[in-house]
Amino acid sequence: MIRIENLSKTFTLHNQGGAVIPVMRGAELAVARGECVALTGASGAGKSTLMRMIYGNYLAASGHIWVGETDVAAANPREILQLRRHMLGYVSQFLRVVPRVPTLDVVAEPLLAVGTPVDTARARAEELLERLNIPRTLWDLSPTTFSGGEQQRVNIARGFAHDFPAMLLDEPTASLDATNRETVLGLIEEAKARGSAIIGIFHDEAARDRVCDRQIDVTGFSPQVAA
Ligand SMILES: Nc1ncnc2c1ncn2[C@@H]1O[C@H](COP(=O)(O)OP(=O)(O)OP(=O)(O)O)[C@@H](O)[C@H]1O
Repeated sequence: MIRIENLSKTFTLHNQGGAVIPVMRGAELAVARGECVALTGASGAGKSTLMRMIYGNYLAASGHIWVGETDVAAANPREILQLRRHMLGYVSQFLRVVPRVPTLDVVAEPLLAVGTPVDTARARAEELLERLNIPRTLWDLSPTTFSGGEQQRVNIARGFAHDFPAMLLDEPTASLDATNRETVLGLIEEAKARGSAIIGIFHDEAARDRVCDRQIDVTGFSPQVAA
């Protein structure tokens, strides 16, 4: 479902005399349906950079990033938006709050965007908010004023609302209490069982060992190692 072929990345530092920094060379990775792969490697090894490239936030210098039938490395912005709507989910640690939109609508929105009937979308959003212990009294309020932990859980609910065939998870269990962490691990296992191909960054080793089938150390993709 996700296939990375001979992928390279350089950063050009325009504010530092146009210095060109190679950060990745010849990266190869394949993730099948129903499989979860953890990206590992020391801080600065390139885990976040690789995730941002797969999501289409960072341009590749060369190579291919196949998500289903789309090569993200060659896709235009419209194709990337389509891919994000239907195929590729991303759960970051932080909610980008849309002002004045009630929590229930924030969570239901990815389902409405793919044409799910309103009642079905709202029912799924309610189920997720309940499982993630967001009190019912908050559902009609915008999450703007929620605590950090509440916002993180709303973000997770939104990220798991639609059954994406491929998902990127950036520290999905970071700073959650034991009960909510357990719920999130359950959501990841359910997504795998539905056939989602998942790539994640997990500093929580126990969580990584439980839900991931393999680990890939991105240090192996650094230009020094690949050269
Ligand atoms: N926008 C950018 N411009 C220039 N260099 C960048 C940029 N983003 C990342 N880098 C560099 O790319 C390398 C990889 O960074 P990245 O954030 O991907 O590492 P990481 O493995 O995710 O680290 P951490 O575990 O600390 O989050 C680092 O040397 C970093 O300085």
